[in-house]
Amino acid sequence: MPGSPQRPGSPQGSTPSALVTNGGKTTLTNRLVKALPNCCVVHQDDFFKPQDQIEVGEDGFKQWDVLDSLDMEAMVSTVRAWIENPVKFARSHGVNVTPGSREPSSQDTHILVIEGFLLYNYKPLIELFDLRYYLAVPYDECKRRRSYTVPDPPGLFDGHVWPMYLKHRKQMEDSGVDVVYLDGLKSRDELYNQVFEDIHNKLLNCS
Ligand SMILES: Nc1ncnc2c1ncn2[C@@H]1O[C@H](COP(=O)(O)OP(=O)(O)O)[C@@H](O)[C@H]1O
Ligand SMILES: O=C(O)c1ccc[n+]([C@@H]2O[C@H](COP(=O)([O-])O)[C@@H](O)[C@H]2O)c1
Repeated sequence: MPGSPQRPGSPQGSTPSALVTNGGKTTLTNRLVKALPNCCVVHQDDFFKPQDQIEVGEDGFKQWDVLDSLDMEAMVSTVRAWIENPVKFARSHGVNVTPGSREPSSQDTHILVIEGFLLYNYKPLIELFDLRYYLAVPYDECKRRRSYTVPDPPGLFDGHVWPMYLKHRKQMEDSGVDVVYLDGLKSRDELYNQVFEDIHNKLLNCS
């Protein structure tokens, strides 16, 4: 399994979970964040630009599934704020650090889970990860699972969402970025156990 280990000498590890829309990223992330020590989370969905700044393509669809629809600079700044001071970041995001009476220390292991559908196509972000996971489900399952409170306009999935997913996946693979592929057809428990164990082995056992 590729993925880069914790940076030598660093008390921290950052760990994304990813990637196809409705693949189970949020479900997996929520479980990891509850289980891992000193763990914060950044959701890429929080960095979508406002509706009126999203371009309409030649295909007539709002172009949500491209990097331009996201404020990636703000996202990277948020991740950098965590890297600079994970204890401060955790406190300002309401995360309990080092349960017990001991004062939190910068030498404790801190983990940031970064969750999103377009994490590995933006170089300034890619470089910040210690471990990279890529959660994928096949076309039929993805289409079946995709349901939002405001439903997609007719044709959006086939006309924009899935083609952009394939395009970005190819771009990522061509760029040679190391990811651990996760089979999103596995059960929620299987996925959680696989990733939790991997993080434990790579980030926690070696600290
Ligand atoms: N391993 C799984 N097996 C089957 N369904 C799942 C699994 N993980 C998540 N789901 C369901 O798929 C849908 C999308 O999950 P979600 O975690 O919101 O995906 P994402 O954050 O990738 O868009 C939800 O209805 C969720 O309950
Ligand atoms: O339709 C919208 O208003 C809208 C606004 C923001 C995001 N989205 C969708 O959100 C998807 C990414 O989020 P996720 O959690 O499903 O991976 C992406 O496929 C977009 O099409 C859709």
